[in-house]
Amino acid sequence: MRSGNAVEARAVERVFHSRKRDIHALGPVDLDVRDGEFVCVVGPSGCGKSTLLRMIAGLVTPSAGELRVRVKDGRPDAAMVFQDYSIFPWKTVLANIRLGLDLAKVERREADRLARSWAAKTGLSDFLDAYPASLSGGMRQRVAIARALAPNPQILLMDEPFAALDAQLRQVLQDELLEVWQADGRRTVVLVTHSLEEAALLGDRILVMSNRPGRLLADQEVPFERPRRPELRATPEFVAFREQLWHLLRDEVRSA
Ligand SMILES: Nc1ncnc2c1ncn2[C@@H]1O[C@H](COP(=O)(O)OP(=O)(O)OP(=O)(O)O)[C@@H](O)[C@H]1O
Repeated sequence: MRSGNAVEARAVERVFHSRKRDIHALGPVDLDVRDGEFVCVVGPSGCGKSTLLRMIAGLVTPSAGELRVRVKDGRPDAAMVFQDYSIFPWKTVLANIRLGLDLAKVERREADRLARSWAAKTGLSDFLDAYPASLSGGMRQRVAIARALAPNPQILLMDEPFAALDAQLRQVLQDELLEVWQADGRRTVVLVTHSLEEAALLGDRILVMSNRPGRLLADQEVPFERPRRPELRATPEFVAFREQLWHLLRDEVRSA
C-alpha cells in the first residue's frame, strides 16, 4: 500500500450470488483514501454504498479486484457505526463504550478511563450507568460513536449513522461529529449518507456513485476550510455547493 493511504481499492467488485440470480452490487471501483481524510459517499439507493463500507471493514470480501486497508493485529484497523445503533440493551452506557476495549483485553482501569473520556467527549458523562432502553435515539447513537472511537481505530466507518434521527437531532449530531473529529486530530473517516448537506458539512471529499452496480461518477473536493463551524450551512457558498452536488446526482437518482 502506498504510504499515506488508509484504503486502496483497485478494480474492486462485488457480486452477490443467490439461488435465483446474481446481483452485481458494486464496481469496478478505484479509490484511495488518504490518512486523516474525511470521505463521504453518496449515491442512489441500492448502489452498493454499504457493501463498499463493509468490504473496508473486512465484513464482506471483494469478488474481484484488490482492496488494501490499514491493518492492526492482522485485522482492518477500522471500527464501524451503523444506522440502527447496534449497542447492547443489557449493558450500561459505560459497558457498551468499553466493549471494544474489553475485547482487545485492555486492562480494566485503563479501559474505564478511556471509556469515560469518550463518554465526556460525546456528552454522555451523566448517563454512564443508564441502559439503552432509557435513552433517546440521539443518545444511543452517541454511545455507538463513543464505542467505535474508544479503541482508537485508525479508520472510522459510518453507515448512515444519523438516518434514523429526526431532522433537528440529526443536525445536532452532525455538529457534534464535526467538533469531535476536528478536535481529535483528524482520524480517517468514510461516511455513507443520503444527505448532501451532511456530506458537504463534514467531508473533505465526496464520492458520488452511480446506480447499481455502483461505480464512482465523481470525486469532488469540498472547498471549505477547516476548522469548519455549523454556521457554514447557512452561507451562500455552501448552498451553491450542495446544489452542484445535487446536479451530479440527480439524473442517477431519477433513473434508479
Ligand atoms: N448479503 C447480500 N446478499 C445478496 N444481496 C445483497 C447482499 N447485500 C447487499 N445486497 C444487494 O446489493 C445491492 C447493494 O446493496 P447495498 O446495501 O450495498 O446498497 P446501498 O447503496 O448501501 O443501499 P441503501 O442506500 O438503500 O442503503 C442491493 O441490491 C442489495 O440488495
